[in-house]
Amino acid sequence: MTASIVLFRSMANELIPHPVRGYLLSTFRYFFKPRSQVLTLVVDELDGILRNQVYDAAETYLCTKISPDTDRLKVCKTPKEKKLTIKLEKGEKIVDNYEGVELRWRFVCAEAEKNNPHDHFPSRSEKRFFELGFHKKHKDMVLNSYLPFIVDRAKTVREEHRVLKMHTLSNSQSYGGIVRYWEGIKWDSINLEHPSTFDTLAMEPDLKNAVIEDLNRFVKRKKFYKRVGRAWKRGYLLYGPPGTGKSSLVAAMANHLKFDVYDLQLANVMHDSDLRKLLLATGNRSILVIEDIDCTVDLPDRRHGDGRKQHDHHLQLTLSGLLNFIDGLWSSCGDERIIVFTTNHKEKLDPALLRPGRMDMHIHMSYCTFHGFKMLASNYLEIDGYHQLYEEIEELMKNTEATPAQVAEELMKSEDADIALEGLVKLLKRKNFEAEDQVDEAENRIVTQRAAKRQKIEKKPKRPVRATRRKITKRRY
Ligand SMILES: Nc1ncnc2c1ncn2[C@@H]1O[C@H](COP(=O)(O)OP(=O)(O)OP(=O)(O)O)[C@@H](O)[C@H]1O
Ligand SMILES: [Mg+2]
Repeated sequence: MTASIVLFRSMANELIPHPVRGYLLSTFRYFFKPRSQVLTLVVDELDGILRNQVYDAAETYLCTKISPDTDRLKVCKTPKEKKLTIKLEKGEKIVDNYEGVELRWRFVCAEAEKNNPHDHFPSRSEKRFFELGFHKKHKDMVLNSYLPFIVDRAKTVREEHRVLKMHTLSNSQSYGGIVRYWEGIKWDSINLEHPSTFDTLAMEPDLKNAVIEDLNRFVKRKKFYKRVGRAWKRGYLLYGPPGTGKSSLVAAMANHLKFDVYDLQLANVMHDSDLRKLLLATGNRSILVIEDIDCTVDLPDRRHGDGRKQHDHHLQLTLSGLLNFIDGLWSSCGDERIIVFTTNHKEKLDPALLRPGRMDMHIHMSYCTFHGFKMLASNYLEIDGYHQLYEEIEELMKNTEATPAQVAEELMKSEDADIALEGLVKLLKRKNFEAEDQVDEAENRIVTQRAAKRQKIEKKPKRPVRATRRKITKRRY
């Protein structure tokens, strides 16, 4: 029998052509192989020339699922990143559980096929992909629910690890041989590491909650803005005396939303055309800040703008140009934009800026209240409950205008709560006296002015001529 099989095999090898043999064998195997219950999805790194979003999401997501059984991991960090990035090493496996279903991931690095005409990265020598294995009956759940969940989750993780950027204006030049080209004004970025958050900001709790709710509602309402045909942007006007936390609030907003900040110093921008270019170069999910709008630059407003423009050819920046551009084209070119104007003098602002609908929320940053002080004390001195000086401070604060910046400065002077709070009491008392002195002075001034007026009137010679004239006129009547 063995001899017959060997003879039959060699005859078959001789007589049946190679491709036909392969086909027969695979059909034979197909019918007799035990049926596998496992479906494997292959998630390639690239989709044509574009990156595969599912691959990137899986890479980020799986880093959060590393189990103690994992043997090998890759670690990297670029200078601008705050944290280490952990990635899977070749061949590593991870088991995930989603809604009670077991999902087996494997990271594969295979050698790329050489001379592949469809390969757009010929220098890349390896092909990377994930294999996701699970029971066939869960195919729909994985495609419709699990993979979209991973894409969403990865987005959130990336947002958490994102390094915020602060963009400021710079004049750029480039060299072409010996010649220097003027490229104009453009954005330069550095990492935004402002530690201010809503937790550290001393503000009235109602106002603070209103701002946080407004921001949260804004980022959630993409569909709403689309439905009502409005650009997805929101404007805030922060006003109040210096040192009341306007810039800190902007930083807190950026940290809360994980938005980049663009600090637009209008004094450095000369023309409307430059301004347009700069605004169009801002990214999505960002806050555009224009600080001290009342005094950064003497913007010719609508009332006398055109007249000034004719005289001064250098200054071709107008407030109406800025506002129209922000309301119109700029906001239609991007998503999730926030614009913040800050000012110390709301009353000096151009009415165009204050008209309803232009700035969605006007936020008044006021002097430090007792509530604000308690917050600063708990942050700076870690006083959580009560302190014997609180009553005195509360009383003093009712009549004193101290900014949170001044209070914070006092609280920083000593680590000892008693010493720091005594310093604050002194400051508040001093301010109180100064205020009283000022009131007294003002009152004195008024009294002396009145007295002087009275004296003047008394000293004035009587005017008989006029009197007679009046008499005469009277008589005439
Ligand atoms: N409301 C606040 N809560 C906590 N800290 C504050 C607050 N206001 C001011 N500070 C402290 O004072 C410093 C200065 O505040 P900030 O620069 O935010 O004031 P500002 O209102 O922007 O002033 P300006 O009008 O001069 O620009 C901040 O670094 C912060 O430490
Ligand atoms: Mg400021």
